[in-house]
Amino acid sequence: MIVRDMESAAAAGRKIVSPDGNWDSTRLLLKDDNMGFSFHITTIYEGADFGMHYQNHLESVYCMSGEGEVETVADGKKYPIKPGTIYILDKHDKHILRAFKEMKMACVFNPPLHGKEVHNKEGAYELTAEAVTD
Ligand SMILES: CC(=O)NCC[C@H](N)C(=O)O
Ligand SMILES: [Fe+3]
Repeated sequence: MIVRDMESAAAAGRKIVSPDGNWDSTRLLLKDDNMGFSFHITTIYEGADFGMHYQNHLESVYCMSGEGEVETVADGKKYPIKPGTIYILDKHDKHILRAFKEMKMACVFNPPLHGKEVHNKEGAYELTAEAVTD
């Protein structure tokens, strides 16, 4: 069994701060844990308004705190996000995420991230990336 905590994970280099200033993500469970998915606790900063399009991954995002909305670009539909909301990008949906208040999210990715990924110019994560070492 593996047991980790946010504080030591961040200190061990598992906390990635997005260069675009919108979020940070503590990558608690990654590809090299061989679980078949990765699990991250992500903070979306208040005022963030940015697009993503995970062409290479499936992601589910569960909101634990804060308030915002997610918009699917294909149809312009907006979905409110509050604690208890999960949004599931089952069609690799191109989406825009807005944080009206800072949001804490639990994110699961399949396939699992290696560790250091940040979005490329299409808002996706590459399938190969640098791992984080504990
Ligand atoms: C909620 C979201 O998509 N934020 C971008 C970061 C990503 N979820 C991650 O955990 O790396
Ligand atoms: Fe996302």
